Amino acid sequence: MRKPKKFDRNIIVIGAGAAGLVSAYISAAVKAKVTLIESGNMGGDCLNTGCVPSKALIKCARVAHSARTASNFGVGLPEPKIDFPGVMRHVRESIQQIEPHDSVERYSDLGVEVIKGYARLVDPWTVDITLNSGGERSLRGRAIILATGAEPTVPPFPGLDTVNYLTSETLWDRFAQLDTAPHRLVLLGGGAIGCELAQAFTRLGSRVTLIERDERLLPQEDHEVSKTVSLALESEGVRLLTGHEAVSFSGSEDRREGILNLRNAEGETQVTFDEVILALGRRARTKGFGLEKLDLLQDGKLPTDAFLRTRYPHILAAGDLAGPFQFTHMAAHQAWYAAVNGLFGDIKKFAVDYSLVPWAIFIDPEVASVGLSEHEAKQRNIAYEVTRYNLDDLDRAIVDGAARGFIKVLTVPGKDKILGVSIVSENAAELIAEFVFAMKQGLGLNKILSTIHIYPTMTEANKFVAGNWKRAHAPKRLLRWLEVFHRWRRG
Ligand SMILES: Cc1cc2nc3c(=O)[nH]c(=O)nc-3n(C[C@H](O)[C@H](O)[C@H](O)COP(=O)(O)OP(=O)(O)OC[C@H]3O[C@@H](n4cnc5c(N)ncnc54)[C@H](O)[C@@H]3O)c2cc1C
Ligand SMILES: NC(=O)c1ccc[n+]([C@@H]2O[C@H](COP(=O)([O-])OP(=O)(O)OC[C@H]3O[C@@H](n4cnc5c(N)ncnc54)[C@H](O)[C@@H]3O)[C@@H](O)[C@H]2O)c1
Repeated sequence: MRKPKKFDRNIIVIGAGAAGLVSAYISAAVKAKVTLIESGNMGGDCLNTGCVPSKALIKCARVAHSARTASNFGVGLPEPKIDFPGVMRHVRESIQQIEPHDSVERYSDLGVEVIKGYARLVDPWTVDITLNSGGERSLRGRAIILATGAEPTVPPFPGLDTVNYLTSETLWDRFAQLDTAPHRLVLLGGGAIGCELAQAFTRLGSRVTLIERDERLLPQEDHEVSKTVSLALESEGVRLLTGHEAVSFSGSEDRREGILNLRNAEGETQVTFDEVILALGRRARTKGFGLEKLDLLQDGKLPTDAFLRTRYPHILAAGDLAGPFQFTHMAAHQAWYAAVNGLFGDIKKFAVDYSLVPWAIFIDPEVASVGLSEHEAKQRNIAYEVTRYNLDDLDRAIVDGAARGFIKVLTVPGKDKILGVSIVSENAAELIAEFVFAMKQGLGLNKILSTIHIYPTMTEANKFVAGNWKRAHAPKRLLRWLEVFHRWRRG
């Protein structure tokens, strides 16, 4: 089909999650005529079934844990009574309070036309929309951004249809019906979702088994991080089965309980559960809206170039659909590139900068990472030095009863240039921001060391790890000379 001569919109955005919302906002801010199409709830995964509900649940679990450990601070409290409907109310109310940030009203005020409906690409420039309110519309866009997100991976395990399995998309509605936290809960997959929910539900009273195929939890993290997380989860009562692969399921006749059959190096084993949550990764949502017909997919995936362009340069993708990182902040980061390249790419285009991608896992203690990890450096044969600081030494961590974890910084040998940072600590996601900023601005550990950090704060840990680096790189000859100099001055 030939490129049309006229278009209804400068840009059409499909999907109002983080990637779509930010793309639409940026397009409107530079005065483009933009339409944003969403078939479900505004805010997508993060607001409705992802970050927001999971972090609200984690907060409730933390409160329960604080009550249980209050005696460490001389405050005797009885075992907390978990009002599970109250927990789920906090989850729901958190979503409701944040909803206005992503609402149709807010985006309309920002100059975005929002259409509630299901979009389909019918040719490279035309999007047909089945309106939620009934009826159809058709729009032609000069550029189109696909921001349709991802969905939980559900492998075809034999017997899966005999159990009422849950995913991050379905668990919130199901658990909103329960009077108590599920009794025997299996979390299948020891990645971000599995670890966060395993700890939260254990704290809320479930007997949790966390199952991971790899030999360690959070296989994408530094080995020491995985080890510390495993110890922390086990110390709270999570039953960990790493090196165990799910094979098949079988459900009881009334579907009230199920059995998960597992395989490990020693043979086969079983776990019985009341509820099972599949947290086995999320795959790009590519089906059912015309990508196949336009031949945009390869092996079911949507290939994009460094500018987020598909095979058709005016059709771009952002967020979980595009990958490779599935984070809300990455969706927002890519959205800028998708919007700018979509609107101005034939004049000037920008390759997405993936050089510095921080992330955090919101367990306790928190895990945060940026840049190169030690195992990655080894795999890629990159020379590095490691400097550590253990949190059990930090005044603020000690008084707060949070004296566990570490900061590990990888630097260029002999230089203070930071290659990567892994933190396991209370508020690790906040602590790492200083390193992300330093790396982005090309500042090394010397600059962090020479910055005043307020006493007593957790952020002093950043300065202390820089101090450890400095001590290890002290100019030894100069110090020997100074020793002689001072002896001479004493007479
Ligand atoms: C349990 C959980 C916890 C998480 N916690 C965090 C966290 O703490 N921090 C973090 O950074 N990330 C977290 N994430 C990941 C984060 O939620 C995603 O990376 C982010 O939401 C991706 O945004 P997106 O815009 O790419 O996709 P989505 O938010 O999935 O948005 C896609 C939207 O497109 C719509 N859509 C799809 N097809 C069509 C169509 N044809 N027509 C119209 N509309 C369509 C969908 O309805 C959806 O609303 C978490 C995820 C989960 C599941
Ligand atoms: N704090 C955050 O930023 C946050 C929180 C939750 C989710 N997320 C995003 O959502 C994405 C999806 O999370 P996720 O936890 O579902 O995926 P994940 O990819 O992080 O983890 C899935 C885990 O399941 C394991 N696995 C796969 N098949 C298995 C099998 N048959 N048996 C046992 N284990 C198996 C994998 O080895 C892997 O460790 C993440 O990649 C992340 O980007 C982010």
